[in-house]
Amino acid sequence: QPTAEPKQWCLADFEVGKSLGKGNFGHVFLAKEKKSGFIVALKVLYKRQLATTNIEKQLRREVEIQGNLRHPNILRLYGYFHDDTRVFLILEYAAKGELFAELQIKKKFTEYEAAKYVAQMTNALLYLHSKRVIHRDIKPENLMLGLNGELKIGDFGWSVRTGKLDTRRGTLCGTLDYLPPEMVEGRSHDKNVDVWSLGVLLYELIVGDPPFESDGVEEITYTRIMKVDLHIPKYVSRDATDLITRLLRYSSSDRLSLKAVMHHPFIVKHIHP
Ligand SMILES: Nc1ncnc2c1ncn2[C@@H]1O[C@H](COP(=O)(O)OP(=O)(O)OP(=O)(O)O)[C@@H](O)[C@H]1O
Ligand SMILES: O=C(O)c1cc(-c2cccc(F)c2)nc2ccccc12
Ligand SMILES: [Mg+2]
Repeated sequence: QPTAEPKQWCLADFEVGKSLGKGNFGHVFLAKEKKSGFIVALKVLYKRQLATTNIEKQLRREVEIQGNLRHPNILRLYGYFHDDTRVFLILEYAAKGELFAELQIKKKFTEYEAAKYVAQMTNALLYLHSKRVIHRDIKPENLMLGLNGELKIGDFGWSVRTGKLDTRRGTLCGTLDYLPPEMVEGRSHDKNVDVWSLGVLLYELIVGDPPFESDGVEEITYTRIMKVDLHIPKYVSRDATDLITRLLRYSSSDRLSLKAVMHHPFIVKHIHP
């Protein structure tokens, strides 16, 4: 049985439809693969822009990592191709868009909905870590929703294979809100950075804002993260409060393991009532 060689794709293989949105580097379109009728999201990136911002290496790493992952809660990268000016990523289409958009509309989720998303996230992270991949950029903007509202981790731009612990001060873009103390300080970090981010996500889904936010003043957010300056509102249940405090620990080895998250009362009572 010959191993299926990845097919060489080209733009002519697709009927390109509406724009799904523009990002920092990419413009994403709904597209249909002509022969199969399969619907995908086609992400178009410009080589000139990639070259100047030397993001090319990060993109190749993203493609390499995401291309090899197969999990219901991880956005599939089916393939890629490029022409002389553009790189095209053939991505799974997340029909319900970004979790972030839903959070903005709903302001906050019920603890049941939050538990559902955190359980799916935990399953995806267990899979990722089993492949020795750290995501490092877990935040609502990078979490997409499938047709049945199931969570899909997208955007592996900041993920790395844990083979080597890189302590280089990556130019971290976007908000600090989700970063753990060790990354904020540019210290060495391990897979437990994703566990910290899971705690930030749980807090934000239930409360509506991230725990260390300080309306855009980065220095204050930085200080609050370093001090783990956490204030959990009274309306948050005992179980949710307990889980949040066991995830948002300064020292990465004090954080709950992903396996233990799956068995935590907050998750169990909502997922397997
Ligand atoms: N697989 C997808 N399915 C559906 N919509 C998508 C998909 N990928 C991206 N989008 C939408 O397209 C827009 C742009 O995506 P993109 O990932 O380029 O933006 P970004 O994440 O803000 O930027 P970057 O990834 O460069 O940091 C996003 O707002 C997102 O809603
Ligand atoms: O001209 C190239 O060979 C080229 C290829 C790719 C590329 C090809 C596949 C996957 C991927 F992630 C990136 N990215 C680029 C970015 C800037 C300039 C040139 C290139
Ligand atoms: Mg993105």
